[in-house]
Amino acid sequence: MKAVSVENLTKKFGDFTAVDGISLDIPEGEIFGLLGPNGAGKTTTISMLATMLNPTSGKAEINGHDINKDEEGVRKSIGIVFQDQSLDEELTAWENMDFHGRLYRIPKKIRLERTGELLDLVGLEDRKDDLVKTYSGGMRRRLEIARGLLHRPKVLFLDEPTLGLDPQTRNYLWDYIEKLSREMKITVILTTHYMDEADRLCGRVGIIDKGRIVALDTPENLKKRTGGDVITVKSPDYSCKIPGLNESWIEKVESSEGFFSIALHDAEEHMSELIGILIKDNIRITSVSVHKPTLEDVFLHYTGRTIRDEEAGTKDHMRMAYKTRRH
Ligand SMILES: Nc1ncnc2c1ncn2[C@@H]1O[C@H](COP(=O)(O)OP(=O)(O)OP(=O)(O)O)[C@@H](O)[C@H]1O
Repeated sequence: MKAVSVENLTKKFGDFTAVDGISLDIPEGEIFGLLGPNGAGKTTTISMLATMLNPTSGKAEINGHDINKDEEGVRKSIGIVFQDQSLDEELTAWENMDFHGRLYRIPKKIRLERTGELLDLVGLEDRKDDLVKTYSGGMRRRLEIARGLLHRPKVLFLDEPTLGLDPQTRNYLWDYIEKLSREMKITVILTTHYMDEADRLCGRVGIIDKGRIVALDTPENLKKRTGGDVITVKSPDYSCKIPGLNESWIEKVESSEGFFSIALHDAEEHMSELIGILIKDNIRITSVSVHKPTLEDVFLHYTGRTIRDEEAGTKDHMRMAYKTRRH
């Protein structure tokens, strides 16, 4: 069954089109990643799907509920963890969960049961009675996710779930997100600036640029489609011709100051044959390295830009500074 179905979804702000006719289907239980440069339209798309923003045109259904006609149905079906924290720092984790459960009018017995289960799922059971202000950034994020799941949503929106967290905490969070998609069959839609995050977590990714989806597939297929592997051979003989490099599996050979770059598919499979050819043609080898295409390469291919860590870093910094000022 489709958890999310989007048809020609469009949002204009005055003359400016922020989201430009997006269509996509997401099956139940998938972790779907929405990637795109700053201002590409990710947050606007999610906000429309979460009924926080009215579309200018187009349709979408979440868990069978139409976002234009059945806001209530949609809201009951979704959990949202957005970038800005909304936890009450002066309450404990348990109290934050309980408050949220009351808002959703979840009966007491079920509320208590689920709160225990979810705090356990995100590894906060033993800290449940501590005030949130004593929590680390990663613990807060985990609590926000647990809280977003309290009313058993079918679809969970995670807007940059690991923004500003250290690598180890990001890894923990990825494990939790995978666990809840696997164990609770929740469909997750996440936006991220971190390509490794999308690669590790997402069944499929949609790359969005200037309000349009420019590529949509599994990370594996996107990488395959973008280009093959590149073997770089460092050699003092880089200016020599290599007559043996005319095999059909070799796509391109280039040489520049100090090394050869050999583009091909399935580098590992052909590595020993390739080295054999180089040796036979008397090419001295200083070192060999293999570059497999990454989602970063895919992103560059489709958007003409890189999502550099600095970019995410600057954003982290700005958001963190903003948050600090607000409290
Ligand atoms: N309320 C608004 N009024 C006018 N323009 C808006 C409004 N909200 C968003 N935009 C514009 O729409 C475009 C898409 O913004 P959106 O926040 O969806 O991008 P994003 O992909 O989430 O970017 P980021 O990664 O920086 O969060 C941007 O050019 C933004 O300036």
